[in-house]
Amino acid sequence: MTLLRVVDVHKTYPTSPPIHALGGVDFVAQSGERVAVVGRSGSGKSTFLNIIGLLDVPTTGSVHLMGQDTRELTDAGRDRLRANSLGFVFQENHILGHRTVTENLEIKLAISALPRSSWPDRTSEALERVGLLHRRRSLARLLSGGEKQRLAVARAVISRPRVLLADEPTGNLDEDNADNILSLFDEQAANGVAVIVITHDTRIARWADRTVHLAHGRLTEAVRG
Ligand SMILES: Nc1ncnc2c1ncn2[C@@H]1O[C@H](COP(=O)(O)OP(=O)(O)OP(=O)(O)O)[C@@H](O)[C@H]1O
Repeated sequence: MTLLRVVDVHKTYPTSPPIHALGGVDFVAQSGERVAVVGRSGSGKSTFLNIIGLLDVPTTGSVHLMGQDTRELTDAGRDRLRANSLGFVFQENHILGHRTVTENLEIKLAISALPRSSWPDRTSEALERVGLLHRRRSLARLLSGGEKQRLAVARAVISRPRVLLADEPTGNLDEDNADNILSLFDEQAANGVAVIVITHDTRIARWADRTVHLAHGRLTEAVRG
């Protein structure tokens, strides 16, 4: 099942002179697929992620998420679709250190407008999945780097997104902790989530089912040798 479809997306930043960050990108992600997006600095990876994450809009072209042409949505509709269908994991995990582990998850549940009655089960389930249930009352700043990133994964998946977007999710982690994160992504893919990871890490590129390359704003599919 196709979850995400990008059709001939161009993105031009109106600087002087204008910067053509994306120049006609086509991309499809299916349910259960693990995709790595690689490319040099400045090739347009963040621009691509922002557009498929509904954080920015293309100059021309279209993004379809779960069959919905996102051009037809109001800002509020786009926010709702983002909150309910997408999960994000960043290299800088944006965990709120002065809040507890549980509170970090509840903030996401509130944004996703999930009923409060569902919060205890959702948080327990998500923390169990990432091995942090025993730390649920800890202040998040007391977690190790690997634990914080696992909490970031729990926060990304707690609303049960259909597409998980990650930007260098293992960039700050040692190999064992990186493997933990990839295993959590595997579980998501096995449950039908499309997992899209932007990375410089060749290990992630090997882990993925397929790798796409961004160069000069164009996307090409890598052929496996
Ligand atoms: N908001 C913006 N305004 C103007 N130019 C921008 C903006 N964001 C990105 N760019 C430019 O668009 C091009 C693509 O940038 P982008 O950040 O998408 O690349 P990237 O592949 O993510 O790079 P990196 O790996 O270094 O993060 C670059 O030339 C960049 O300078």
